[in-house]
Amino acid sequence: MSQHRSTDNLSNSSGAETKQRPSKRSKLKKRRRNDEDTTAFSEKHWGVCSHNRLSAAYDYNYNVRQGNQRFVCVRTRNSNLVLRRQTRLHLMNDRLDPALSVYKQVFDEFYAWEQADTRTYIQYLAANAESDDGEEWDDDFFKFDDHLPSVMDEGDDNDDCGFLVQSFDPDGSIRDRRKVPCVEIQARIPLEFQHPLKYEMCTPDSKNAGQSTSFNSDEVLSFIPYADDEAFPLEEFLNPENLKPFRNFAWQTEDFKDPDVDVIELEVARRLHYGDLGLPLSTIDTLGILHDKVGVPGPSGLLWEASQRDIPFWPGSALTNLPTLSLENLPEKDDIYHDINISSARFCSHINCLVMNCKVHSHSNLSYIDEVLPLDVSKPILTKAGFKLKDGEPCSELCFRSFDETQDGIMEGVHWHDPDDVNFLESVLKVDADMSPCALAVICRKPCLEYPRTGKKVFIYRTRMFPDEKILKGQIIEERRRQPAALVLRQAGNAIQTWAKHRNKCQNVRIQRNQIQNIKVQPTKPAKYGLGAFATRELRAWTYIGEYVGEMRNLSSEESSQRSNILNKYTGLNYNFELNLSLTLDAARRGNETRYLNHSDKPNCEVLVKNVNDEHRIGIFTCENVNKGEELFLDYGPRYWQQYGNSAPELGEENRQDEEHGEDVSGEDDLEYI
Ligand SMILES: C[S@@+](CC[C@H](N)C(=O)[O-])C[C@H]1O[C@@H](n2cnc3c(N)ncnc32)[C@H](O)[C@@H]1O
Repeated sequence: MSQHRSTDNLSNSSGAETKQRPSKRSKLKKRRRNDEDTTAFSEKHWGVCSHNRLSAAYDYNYNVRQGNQRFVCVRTRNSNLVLRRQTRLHLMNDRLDPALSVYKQVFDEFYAWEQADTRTYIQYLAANAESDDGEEWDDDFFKFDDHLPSVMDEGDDNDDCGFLVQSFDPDGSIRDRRKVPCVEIQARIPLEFQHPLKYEMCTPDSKNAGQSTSFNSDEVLSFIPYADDEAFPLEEFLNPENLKPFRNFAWQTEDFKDPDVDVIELEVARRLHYGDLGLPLSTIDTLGILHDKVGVPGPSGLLWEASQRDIPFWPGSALTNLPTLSLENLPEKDDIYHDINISSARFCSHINCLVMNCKVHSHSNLSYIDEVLPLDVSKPILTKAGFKLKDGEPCSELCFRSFDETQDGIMEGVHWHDPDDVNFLESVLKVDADMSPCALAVICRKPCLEYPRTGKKVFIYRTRMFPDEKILKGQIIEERRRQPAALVLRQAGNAIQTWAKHRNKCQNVRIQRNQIQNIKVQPTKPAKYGLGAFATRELRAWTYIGEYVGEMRNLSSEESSQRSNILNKYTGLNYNFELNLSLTLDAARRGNETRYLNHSDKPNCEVLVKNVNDEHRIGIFTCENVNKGEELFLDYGPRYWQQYGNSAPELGEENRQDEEHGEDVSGEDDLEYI
């Protein structure tokens, strides 16, 4: 296997002029005049720069300030990632330098390990492959040059082997241009190995998804599909007629965050905290050398991000035998308002959808979905008297409703001494400024008015925060903007319960439950067009098979359909299913077993498009009795064959006859769909 394609800047490959963020040129020029030393951006991975040397990176960060500050730049050789943090020299010089050394050490360790690890894996793969006759391969057969130069001479004529890697200054000029050789491995393919269908692969999914970011942006390309196949029409894919070419790879964009950064910085934080320096997490944050805060509680920051993904185990993270840093290292912080906004953003904003992180309604082309706005800060409308009248009689002498302002008490105890208590009360009042003091007392675990001399009375605190004069001056509650879905859903709780009670009677429930039944995927016989779906038992007419799911694409999006058609033509497989006038479901990259139903003009299955909770979804049903082992077919319709440039269908009655009596599909040769 050898790599032939060059991965230089995409706009170069498309012939367009290369340019990156040409703004702030004049400032940069001025700075460059002073900038004698450019070694900070040399081939080394690491550089610590004074602010003069920051010029080349300046354009990446608009918050850069000068003066009594210094900037730290970390640049990886493999991407354009530039991290830098500003720090006040006079405040933390004594801690900054040792902390930076730790960062440098971890950084170097990580990349040394990563390269060695990748190399070992490649060797391992080759070494474990067997030759045709079952013998271990000759060592000579596997060519792997351990002593390849890390950078090839640019004048080297051997264009076929290697990548051209360019990095750019912010004004678009080329800063660095070099060839990096590729590693060539020869591997034999065992004779019995059957080449899979052309790059047949599909991510299993049980529900529709908004289109992945793979090809849906005219700006950015996540990866080059079929990059190792010269037969793939790459130029056409990158620059389809009448469409804009991609500008960049996803990892060349400014907001791309290299996933290695979290891994490195987690280890840096661990060593800074538990190592010799013993820095508290909050101090690490003030040093400003990490990309993300490490000491912030709540669902954000480095530790939280790390808890949401698998962090690879690498030797550096086990070297020092220090305890592991985790979310448990963080102080708890109660902020109800913040928590609601964070979790609401994860709820689908579609009122009928109860799915967290829903992929369907986040589809940007669905115009009926609004952006999820943060909860409005609640405005008070109740005066002190309004409170007292609101919920009936005083419960006791010490009830806030008995409270008389003319007597003692009002002036005392308004100040709470614990700032956490105050913050928490305030965050609750941001959600509901007119919450009854009884409820506040329960939530905040403070008395509403009882124990007058303890000074922790939520009623008094609230009325101090929002004095009557403010409310009487006409602080009228504004019409709420859109509420976060979580709240709307709670309010809609009754409706949901009613729905739940009747759900067994609902016609759409089988689609909602999303079960795939009674089919098995295996090669068709004769194997004319790849895989097909076969009945695993006898099925009566109108048995539900499953829901056809895939990525939703807007039919009017010329961009993505044109690119998608190029891929379909190349693979010879087309998984588009038109859902309605505006959307198509494409199961090419994600889907379930139903994507394998082939076409026949005498089909034994039919589709019913159902409106399920305000969405069109495709249910597949048998339309006649089907024998066990019989292949299941749909009629794709004439538009399918005309529209997507497919060749004419090959299958008609003929193949159905072959399967008429069915056969056992439980044999060992069956392909399981995973
Ligand atoms: C939805 S896929 C069906 C599953 C496909 N056989 C597989 O292995 O993934 C549709 C593709 O299958 C092939 N196909 C299905 N029915 C066919 C037929 N009757 N004649 C020719 N090709 C067919 C075509 O390549 C078509 O683009």
